[in-house]
Amino acid sequence: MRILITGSNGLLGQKLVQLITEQSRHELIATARGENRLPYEKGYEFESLDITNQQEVMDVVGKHKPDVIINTAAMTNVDQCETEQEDCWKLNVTAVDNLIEASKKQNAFLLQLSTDFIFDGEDGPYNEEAEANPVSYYGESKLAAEKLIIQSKIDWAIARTVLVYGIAHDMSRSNIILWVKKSLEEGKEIQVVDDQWRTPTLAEDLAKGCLLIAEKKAKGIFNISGDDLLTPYEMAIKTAEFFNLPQTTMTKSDSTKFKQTAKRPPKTGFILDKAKRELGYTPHSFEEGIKVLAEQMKK
Ligand SMILES: NC(=O)C1=CN([C@@H]2O[C@H](COP(=O)(O)OP(=O)(O)OC[C@H]3O[C@@H](n4cnc5c(N)ncnc54)[C@H](O)[C@@H]3O)[C@@H](O)[C@H]2O)C=CC1
Repeated sequence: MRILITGSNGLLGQKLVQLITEQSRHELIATARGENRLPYEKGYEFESLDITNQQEVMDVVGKHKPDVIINTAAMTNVDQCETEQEDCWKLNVTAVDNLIEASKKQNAFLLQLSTDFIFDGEDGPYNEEAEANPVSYYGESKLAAEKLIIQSKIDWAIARTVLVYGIAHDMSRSNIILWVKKSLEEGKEIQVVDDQWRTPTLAEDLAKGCLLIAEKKAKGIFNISGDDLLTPYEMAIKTAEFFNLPQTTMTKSDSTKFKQTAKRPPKTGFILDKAKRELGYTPHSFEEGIKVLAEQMKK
C-alpha cells in the first residue's frame, strides 16, 4: 500500500514515519511544508507540500498516487487559532478541501485527524456518536473539516484524539510529563489543574491507531486516544510517583485561576469501545506511557 502523510514534521507525523518505516510493509511518501526536518532519510520518499496550496496538493498527490492519505497537518495551538482565525481556517478547513479534491481525483482513502475539542466538555467521556458543540475556534475549525469530509463522496475516516504526549526527535515539544518532571527536579513551585478531565494519548498509540485504520481502510469516525480518564493534577501525581520525585512544590489548582485566550472544554475524554472492537486498538495505560517516554529520554 502507498501511504502519503502530510505534516510529517509534526509530533504525530514523526511517529507515523517511524512506525511505517520500521515495519517496512508499505511505501511511504512523507510530506511537510518546506524542508525535510526528519533526522533519518531511509525507507521513505520526501516531498515538500504546503496543504493550503491547492495546485501543490493536486500535483504531489497526482505524482505519487497514494492509496491512503493521512492528514496530520493542522494549526494545533488552540490560543493561536483564536487570535489568527483566518490562518486557522485556511489550514484546518480549506486545506482539507484541497485534500478531498485530490483524493477524489486519485481515488485515495483520506484519513483526517480530529479532536476532543469539537465537544463542549459538559458530559465527557464521549463516544463517536456524541453531539459536537465546540467552545473554541480551533474546535469549530476541526468540526467544519469533519463535516466537509463526511459530506464528500470519497472513502474517508476520521480519527479523533485527545491531549497527545510524546517525545519529538528534536525535543521541540513539551508535554505534561516533561514539564512536571523538570519542574519537580528543579524544586520549582507548580500549580496543576484538577477540574479538567482528558484521556491523554501516547503519540505512538495514535500512530498505531491511524495505521490500523489505513491498513483496514476502515471507514467512519474512530476515537483513538488513551483509555485513562485523568485530570492534569492526577497525571502530574503519576509522573512524580514514577520518577520518584518529591511532590511538596506541587499544588492542586482550578482552571479559573489561569487566563487563556481560548476556552477549554472541562470534561472530554473518549470511550474507545469501537476502536478496540473494530480495529483491535490497544493503547498503553498512562503509567506505561510515562515508562515509554522515560526509555526514550535515556537514548
Ligand atoms: N497534539 C494534540 O494534543 C492533539 C492533536 N490533535 C490533532 O492531531 C493532529 C496531529 O497533531 P500533532 O502532530 O500533535 O500536531 P503538530 O502541531 O505537532 O504538527 C502539525 C504539523 O502540521 C504542519 N503544518 C502546518 N502548516 C502546514 C501546511 N500549510 N502544510 C503542511 N503542513 C503544515 C506543521 O509544520 C507541523 O509539522 C492534528 O490534526 C491535531 O489537530 C487532536 C487532539 C489533540
